[in-house]
Formats: sequence, C-alpha cells, structure tokens
Amino acid sequence: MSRSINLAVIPGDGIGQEVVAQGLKVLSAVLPQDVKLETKEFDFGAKRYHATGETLTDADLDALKKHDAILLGAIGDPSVPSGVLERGFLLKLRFAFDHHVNLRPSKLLPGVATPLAGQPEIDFVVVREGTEGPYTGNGGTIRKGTPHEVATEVSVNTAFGVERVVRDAFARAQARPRKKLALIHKNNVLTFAGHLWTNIFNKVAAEFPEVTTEYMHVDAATIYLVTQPERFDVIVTDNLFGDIITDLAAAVSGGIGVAASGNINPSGEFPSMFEPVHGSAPDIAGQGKADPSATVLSVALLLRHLGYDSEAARIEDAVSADLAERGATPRTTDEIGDALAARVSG
Ligand SMILES: NC(=O)C1=CN([C@@H]2O[C@H](COP(=O)(O)OP(=O)(O)OC[C@H]3O[C@@H](n4cnc5c(N)ncnc54)[C@H](O)[C@@H]3O)[C@@H](O)[C@H]2O)C=CC1
Ligand SMILES: CC(C)CC(=O)C(=O)O
Ligand SMILES: [Mg+2]
Repeated sequence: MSRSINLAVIPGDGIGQEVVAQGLKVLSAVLPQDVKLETKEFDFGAKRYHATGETLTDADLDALKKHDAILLGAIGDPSVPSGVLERGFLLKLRFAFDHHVNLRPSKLLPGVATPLAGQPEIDFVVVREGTEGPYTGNGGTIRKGTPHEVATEVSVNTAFGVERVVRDAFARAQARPRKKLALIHKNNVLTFAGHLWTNIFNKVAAEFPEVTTEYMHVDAATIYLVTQPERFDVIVTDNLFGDIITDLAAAVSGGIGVAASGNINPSGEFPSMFEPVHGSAPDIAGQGKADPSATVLSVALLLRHLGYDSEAARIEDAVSADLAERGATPRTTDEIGDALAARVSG
C-alpha cells in the first residue's frame, strides 16, 4: 500500500526560513521510499504583508485545509508593527483550525547543558489551551494616546473550551508512567477564570482516579520549574500562562533551540500545525546561527501525529545523539541539519 504525506510548509520570517529548510531535509531523509512526500510552500509573513497588506485570507485557509499537516517556522518581523502578524496570521490560523491543544514537551536529554544545578530529570509535557484566554483579541482602548488612556485585554474562558483541554491533559497523564497532572493558574486573584478552571479540573479528576493531581499558582510554578522540575509530569494551563512557562521550560531543558510544539486539532477536522516554540529571532536571522533542532523535533511530533511512530523515534534519537555529542565548536544551522539528516538515514 502506498502512503503519502501532503504537507503545507510555512517558513515565515527571520530564522523560520533557515530552520524549516533543515526540518524538511530531515523529513525527506527519514521517510521510507514508499511514502510519497508532497510539500506546498506558503509565503505568509512580513514579505507578503508588505507586498499585499494580507496576513491570512479565507482563500489561504481553504488552501491550507487541504493538507494532512502544517509545518511552520516562525512569524514576526521588526518591519511590521508588533501584533499584526502574530494576531493576523498565527493566532488567526490556530483559532480557525481549532488548535485547542497546544502541546509542548520538555525533556532534558542526556549530556545536554542546563543552567540548573546538577542534571535534574526533566520530562514533562505542557498542555496549553490554544484558542482562548487573553489571546482572543477581546478588549480595547479608550482615550487612546492621551494620559488617560485605558486599555483592557479580556481573558475568555468557556466551560466547553476548558473542559476539552483538561480532558485531553488527564488522558495524557493517564497514559504516562507517572500519571501526574498539575493545573497551573492564578485562581487566588483571577477568580472568575481561575475558579472555572479549578472546578472543571476537579470534576474531571473524579473520572481519572489513577491520576495524581495538584494545583499551583503560576508564580509559584515558575519557582518549581527551576528548583524542582522533576516534580512535573503533565501540566495543563491557559493560553497565556502556557506561553510563558514553556519558554521557561525550554530554558531549563536544553534551551529554546530544542523546544518543539504541536498545535493539535484532536478531531482531525482541520490539519494540525507543528512549529518550534521559539519565534523568528531577528537578532540572529540570516547568520546561520539558529539551532534547527526544535523544528526537527517538531517534525517528529508531526510524524507521530500522522502515525509514523518509528520515523518520529528515529528523529528524536538522532537529535538526542547529536546534542550529546555536540562539541564546543559552533556549527551552522545547515551543518546541524546535515548531521541530523545523515543520522536518520544512516
Ligand atoms: N510561533 C511564532 O511564530 C512566534 C513568533 N514570535 C515572534 O518572533 C519575533 C521575535 O520574538 P522574541 O520575543 O525575540 O522571541 P524569539 O523566540 O524569536 O527569540 C528569543 C531569544 O531566543 C533566541 N533563539 C530563538 N530561537 C533560537 C534558535 N532556534 N536557536 C538559537 N537561538 C534562538 C533568539 O536569538 C533570542 O535571543 C517577534 O516578532 C515575536 O512576536 C515569538 C514567539 C513565537
Ligand atoms: C507570537 C505569539 C502569538 C505566540 C507565542 O509566543 C507562542 O505561541 O509561543
Ligand atoms: Mg511564546
């Protein structure tokens, strides 16, 4: 039986272009010959915005919808006002394709440097809600530009949206050996949203008696992520807290250059999208300094999502071996991509 992957590729801005090229290189190298890989590149990002004023149109969404999955580099450029591409492209796409499970694993691989003392066992996954919270664009400003300006940014939390992501996190915790789930919020202050999350979390917990649960406020969680990261197994949290703590989680688990993510639409109604946790890093763009490992590991998440488990594992092993053997001499983005492609095909 011949198999195929019809992949939408969005390199995006800055280092997005550089790292996606490596992700594709490794993907082509790992796939068996009977799997037909078809890729279609989309030019979303700053260049297209400057040329056309468009970020993401309905026609674009229709075109993207036809694919099995999406591989994204990163979006955002200093030449475009902050938020235009992030809201107008990235969040619009995540919302339109109902990517409500934003999956961000953090694993400190053997021999990988961490700023933490010793070599703690870090192996947890953050299930970040991806379509609600303060990222929905509900809010506004009055008396703009005056000393009396007032700006609001409303956090939207629906029982439906919270329950489905909490259920997903419980199911993931149940399937992992340690079976632990932490809810991270700030329910001592954000009482409306926080109590909704806590009540739903406790209700769903009753259906998963094998899962050990804990609650912690997000400020305290940032302490434990640094002082006791081994304590975490699965974390569930809202869109904003999840965004922030996963950069921190990346920093303690080998760095932002190795942090992968999946924006999952669990029903399969829309293609899921895989991307590194990092952004377009304009400070290092075009210099060949970006670590493509996060994108390559995102390709592994993509493959696992599509049922190519052994190919995903080969990529993860290759990255793990590459990181363990990384010497002090810096390599270019391209060189790391070549080394990973050689490992998965060797
Ligand atoms: N998913 C996306 O497309 C995201 C886009 N952004 C956008 O990216 C732009 C830059 O955002 P920043 O806040 O600077 O975050 P960033 O993640 O792009 O960069 C933060 C720091 O990490 C470093 N870094 C990032 N990726 C790296 C890699 N692969 N290898 C080595 N170092 C790496 C950068 O050089 C920088 O020092 C903004 O326009 C932002 O809105 C930010 C986060 C996610
Ligand atoms: C650029 C934002 C819209 C998103 C972000 O920082 C993230 O998803 O990690
Ligand atoms: Mg982020």
